[in-house]
Amino acid sequence: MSPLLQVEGVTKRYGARIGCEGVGFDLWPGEVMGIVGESGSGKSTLLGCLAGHLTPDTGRILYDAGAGSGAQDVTAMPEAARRRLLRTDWAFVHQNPRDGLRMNVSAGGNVGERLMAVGARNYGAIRARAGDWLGRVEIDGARMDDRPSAFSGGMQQRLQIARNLVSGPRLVFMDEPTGGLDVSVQARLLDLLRGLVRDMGLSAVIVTHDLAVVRLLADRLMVMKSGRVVETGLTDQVLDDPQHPYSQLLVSSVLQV
Ligand SMILES: Nc1ncnc2c1ncn2[C@@H]1O[C@H](COP(=O)(O)OP(=O)(O)OP(=O)(O)O)[C@@H](O)[C@H]1O
Repeated sequence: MSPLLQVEGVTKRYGARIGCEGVGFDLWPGEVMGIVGESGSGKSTLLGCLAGHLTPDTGRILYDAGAGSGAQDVTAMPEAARRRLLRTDWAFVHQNPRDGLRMNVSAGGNVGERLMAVGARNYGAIRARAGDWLGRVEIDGARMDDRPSAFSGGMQQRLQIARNLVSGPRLVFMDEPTGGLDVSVQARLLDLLRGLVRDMGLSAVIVTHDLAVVRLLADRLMVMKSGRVVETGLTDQVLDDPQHPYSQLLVSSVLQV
């Protein structure tokens, strides 16, 4: 088995300011990697580089070395190929559902659109599958023709998740997937996400401030500070016995927000 994603020496600067620096790790099929760190530590910059939203200044991001055609370097990929990956093999769950949904398209349309992007053409089958996925994310099928703007924040986030997962991606990027929601809504969403990640055997990279999110979802953890990875390890190990003083501070709740 080879890693699904091989990240080597990824650095991204904004002028003189460091976004992230020298980040490297392997993500294995079926593995969930959590990235934690205080605000400004470089989590979003790194995720943006991994998902092809940002171009790193240096480094390589190799996707799917196990494929017959060999690994593709995401940083060197033509724009059209990267867009295709983002519509098919990859998915990106934004913190704000508005960034990941089409707000003026019905809930069913939001989910169906992703199916069409991977080649589905039969209207009845697309609608049935979309309805099935609304059910999986606990949205009443009767709301299928409603627009997401008529949904609560938690429902919108569940719809965004359905839209992202319906096409059976292999790799999902998530940026604070439970951020901005009520605590009770967060807990339910987290439970739902955990079930889906497990059932689908998804590989994922999850950025969050919230250590409860990584405790539940992530197999491994990377702790970032000032753009660099200061500690990495199995989630329980890092959370229960952090080695780096910064991770100790983070875990000891001083930095938990
Ligand atoms: N578009 C930008 N232009 C200039 N500097 C930026 C830009 N985006 C991020 N930075 C800087 O890069 C560093 C890392 O920011 P980043 O947003 O990646 O951190 P983060 O850990 O995701 O923070 P948060 O949790 O608040 O989203 C910070 O110093 C930030 O000020």
